[in-house]
Amino acid sequence: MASRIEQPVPSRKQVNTSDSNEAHDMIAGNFNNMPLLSPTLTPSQVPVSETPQVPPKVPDEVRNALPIHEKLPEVRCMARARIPTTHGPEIFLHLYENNIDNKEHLAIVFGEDVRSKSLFAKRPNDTQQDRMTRGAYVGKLFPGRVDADHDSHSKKSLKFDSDGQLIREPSTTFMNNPCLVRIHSECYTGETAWSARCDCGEQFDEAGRIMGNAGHGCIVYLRQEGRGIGLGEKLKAYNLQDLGADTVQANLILRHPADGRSFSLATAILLDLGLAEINLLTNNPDKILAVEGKNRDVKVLERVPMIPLAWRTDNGIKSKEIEGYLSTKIERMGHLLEKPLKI
Ligand SMILES: Nc1nc2c(ncn2[C@@H]2O[C@H](COP(=O)(O)OP(=O)(O)OP(=O)(O)O)[C@@H](O)[C@H]2O)c(=O)[nH]1
Repeated sequence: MASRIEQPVPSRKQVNTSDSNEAHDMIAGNFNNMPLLSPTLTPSQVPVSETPQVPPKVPDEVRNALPIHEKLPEVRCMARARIPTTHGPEIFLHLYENNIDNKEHLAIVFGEDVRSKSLFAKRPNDTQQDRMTRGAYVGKLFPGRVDADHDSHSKKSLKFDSDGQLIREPSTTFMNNPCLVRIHSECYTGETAWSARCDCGEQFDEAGRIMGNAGHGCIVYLRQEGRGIGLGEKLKAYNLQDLGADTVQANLILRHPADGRSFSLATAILLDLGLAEINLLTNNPDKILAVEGKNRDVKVLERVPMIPLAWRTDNGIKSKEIEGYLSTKIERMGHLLEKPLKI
């Protein structure tokens, strides 16, 4: 992997738009001289005990545009493996490394014929065994298989150019449709700790269900917990929410942007997988712009709305907290969702 790219240290103005700056300053005083590493790593320098019990009013429009980088990060798929799932469809889990952070970002791929350029490219001294072990094989593995590039059971073969780069065959899986994609940010509380404060777990399951039914799709799973602020800060934000703040206010009180995420890694991962035209499952308009990037390297042809289950079925999450969470997404973050009159 290439050496890590030096990240420019953003100025405070670059990181937070003026609206959220004003909100910070209103709440926490003037912090213009505070060193800032990155939106996601900004430590809270205001102890929670010093924040007001009742959150002060912050401007209604506090959306900070998600960063769109000039240059995409470098990504490399390190390993891929088939996973049979408890829900039925098999998935191929791809693990990525990159040159901007040390996190293990993932791509969960439905369908066997989506291939990572970086994983499948021939490497110096690569053996067929090496290729099978890291997951750069066609078809399916079975005991006794010796050739990664040819599957004697399915009769599928891989082709390479003279530089050892994979030649992609037109996909049969998508049947001429763009691939269904969800770009999902990690939510330990919603996906693992059964939280009814947000719909992250439900959205993740729903994306898997839709892709399983369609027979194709890709969930890019980014390790940017709590909209980029990390789990510890998110737990503090929860306490502030219990004290009366909404999700945006809580982030601002903790001196984080309303949304500290970046989607350039998702763009780079999608390109590595050859998914340049996608139908994106999201309600978040900023995410569409961010994943398309400056040069529209990835094109979102269609947006597939993610309507909360409780709004359209008898199932789904029902809690006072989730109502507030979804209202804030609609009213403060511009999400493309229309609340039903009666839930
Ligand atoms: N700071 C903070 N983050 C939260 C809270 N609840 C959920 N999250 C995080 O919000 C993120 C959810 O992002 P996504 O569901 O991928 O995307 P989205 O921007 O909500 O848009 P959709 O694509 O429409 O779902 C995850 O990183 C969660 O950890 C909260 O109360 N505070």
